[in-house]
Amino acid sequence: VRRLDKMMNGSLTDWNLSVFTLDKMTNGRSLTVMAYTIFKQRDLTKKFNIPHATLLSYLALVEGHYNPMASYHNHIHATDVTHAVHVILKKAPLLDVFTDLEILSVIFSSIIHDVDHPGLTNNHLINTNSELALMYNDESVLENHHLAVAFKLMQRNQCDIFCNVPPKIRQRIRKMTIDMVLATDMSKHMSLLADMKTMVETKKVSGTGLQLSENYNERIQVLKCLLHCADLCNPAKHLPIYSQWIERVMQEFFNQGDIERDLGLDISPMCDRHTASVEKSQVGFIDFIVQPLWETWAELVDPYCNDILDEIETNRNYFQLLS
Ligand SMILES: CC(=O)CCCOc1nc(Oc2ccc3c(c2)CO[B-]3(O)O)c(Cl)cc1C#N
Ligand SMILES: [Mg+2]
Ligand SMILES: [Zn+2]
Repeated sequence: VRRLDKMMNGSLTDWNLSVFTLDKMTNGRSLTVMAYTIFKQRDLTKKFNIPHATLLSYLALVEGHYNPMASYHNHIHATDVTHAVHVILKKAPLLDVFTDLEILSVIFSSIIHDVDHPGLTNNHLINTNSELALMYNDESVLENHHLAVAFKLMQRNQCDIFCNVPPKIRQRIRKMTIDMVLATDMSKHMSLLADMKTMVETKKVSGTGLQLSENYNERIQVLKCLLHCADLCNPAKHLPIYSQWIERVMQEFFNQGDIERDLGLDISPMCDRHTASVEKSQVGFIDFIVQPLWETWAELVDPYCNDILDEIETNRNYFQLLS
């Protein structure tokens, strides 16, 4: 327990904290421990009058509704993304930018953003006429499901963490959470990146640090990117950690490919265990998605993001050599 205490108080803001170690030390409760600790350290329980027992009940309930059978999209991924959001928010240029309400909303969003993930992609769910695709008319199927489950679980007895928050504020938290989690749908990636680049151009003109106006759309735009960056932070971690995430996501992709092969469907990209090149997939994912996203983030928010950009480049070159 002392080691856990040291980890949670000493290195919670360490970018390369191993959530795998944390999960072992907490007997598979890393999300509850991580989220509760962050709520306490940021004084969110006091600021929003959240009863501790209610917070713990809800966090344990959400953690229990992450899919343990998903090798990547299980509760440890949520722990990882929540931790990443917390660390990114501590970076100097963001320290006084967001309100307590926005901080509460983006941390809450990271906790719930993949809850009850089936370990399959939106396209797969659509192509197999799944119940989820039917429910959500093929539009951001997973992301709509994560949100619906998260808010449904809040109706359970003693699980409404916003029970003491005034209705108008509750509504604003709900709106921001919906906007941010829907923006983790990869089909929105290119438009999100384009909007961020536009913001960079306008901000460059002002030449100051990040100065956000009161405008909701401008503020939520940055919060959506923050969560999206945290969701795609694996390639920005030290190789031993990044490699474990690759192993897990490829297991999930190959499982999906096996189902598609058995159904006689076209096998999704990166999902055919017999032909996929893991190294080439990672080089492509970094070159086309992850590096451009983090590079734009660094331009917009945090010029001191170079250690993250360097890590991504180092990892990319490592897999380039192997591919
Ligand atoms: C080692 C990694 O970096 C794994 C990151 C996930 O691996 C990918 N994810 C991709 O798209 C999503 C990104 C985020 C999410 C999802 C899909 C569904 O839920 B989520 O919010 O976690 C794409 Cl297009 C490629 C890869 C690859 N490799
Ligand atoms: Mg997701
Ligand atoms: Zn995710």
